[in-house]
Amino acid sequence: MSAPDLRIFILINGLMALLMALLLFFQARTYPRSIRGLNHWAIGQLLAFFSTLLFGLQGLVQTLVFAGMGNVLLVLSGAYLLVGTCRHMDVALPRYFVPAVAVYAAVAMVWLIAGDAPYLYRLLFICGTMAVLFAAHAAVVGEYGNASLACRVLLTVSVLLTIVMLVRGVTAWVDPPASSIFAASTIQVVYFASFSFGLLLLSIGGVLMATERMRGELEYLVSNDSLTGAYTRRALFALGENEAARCQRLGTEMAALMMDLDHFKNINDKHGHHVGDMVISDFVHRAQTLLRRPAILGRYGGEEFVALLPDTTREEALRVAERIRQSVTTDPALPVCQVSIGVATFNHAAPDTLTALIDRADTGLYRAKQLGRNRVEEALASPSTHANSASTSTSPL
Ligand SMILES: Nc1nc2c(ncn2[C@@H]2O[C@H](COP(=O)(O)OP(=O)(O)OP(=O)(O)O)[C@@H](O)[C@H]2O)c(=O)[nH]1
Repeated sequence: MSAPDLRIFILINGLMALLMALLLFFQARTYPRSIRGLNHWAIGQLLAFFSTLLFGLQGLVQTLVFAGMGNVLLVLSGAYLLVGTCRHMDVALPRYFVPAVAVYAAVAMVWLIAGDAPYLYRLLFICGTMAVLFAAHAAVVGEYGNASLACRVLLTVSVLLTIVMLVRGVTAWVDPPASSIFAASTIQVVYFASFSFGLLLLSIGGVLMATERMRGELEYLVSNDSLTGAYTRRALFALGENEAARCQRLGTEMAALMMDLDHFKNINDKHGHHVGDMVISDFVHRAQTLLRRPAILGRYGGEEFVALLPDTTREEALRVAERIRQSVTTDPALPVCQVSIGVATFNHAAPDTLTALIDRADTGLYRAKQLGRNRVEEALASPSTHANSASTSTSPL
């Protein structure tokens, strides 16, 4: 069987790198700016493509051009892929990282080629340098990545590429290769195949990671209120139904707090809508810090919020509500805004629904407003009207 033509093989892999670069550039243009790293991954693939073009010119141009520039571009492609991953994961790299890598690779190449060093030394240089870059890549993904499929792909491929480079370096040292990168030997074919395939998989991992991040951001936008970060009404009910079913199954208690900022219209009128927005955000932030997992805080209406407290007794719920009522803003730039809270707990005596629970908390809130605001009022557990709702109240101190 004749040995495969490595020149064609390398050029085909270069074309695949070009296609990946175009895909990544396209993603970078269409995805939100918050999804970072795509441009750097694309540049990494583009540089890999140009390096294959230069390698393909062996025999047609001087060694300094095809081997020197080709290898420098290859090292830079590894550096850009690492920068892309660091940017995507918000890991800081020195600003001079890429220029430093470029200078290092260029000096090494000029030195090796001007000194007429054999191909073995260029190969050892590339294997060593790329092994370090891929190992750094694996370290970043391992340290800062999550358990998603994309991160696992990226980590596995980075580790495998590090191993490929190290193995190729060691085998080249033990059994020095012929003078040309295109002199086909089994080990050289395996090395090219795994390196090119690995580089491609790295970018696929990047694409997957960006897509996962995009999905996460969309999910957040759908389920979280943009002003406060609290759950939207839809998400509140979806999550709440699950917790309610779990509590009903286990026979544990569950409470709902319906909270409404007092005289909020006056704050808007007096200080402006922008300050009103900040007051709402500040309130949610304070409430979040007073709630413990697995509590669910959602925005029910304009300045009306619901907190669902699974596995929480009536007494605990009243205590939490009172702490929220008593907490005041720590921001001196914001006007003080008080809150009225209605509290209700699950009625285990009769089948209850989440909607019924929230309705009863609303009844408590109605009463709190009626009784002068800035207070916590509890609704009775039975399906109620405003008239029969209150059993306990906590007045302002
Ligand atoms: N700044 C700001 N204002 C909002 C937002 N959502 C609702 N509001 C305002 O909140 C105010 C609610 O007014 P009302 O329903 O009369 O209630 P209130 O003034 O708080 O009076 P009580 O609830 O009876 O104590 C309205 O003026 C809404 O425009 C928001 O996201 N930002």
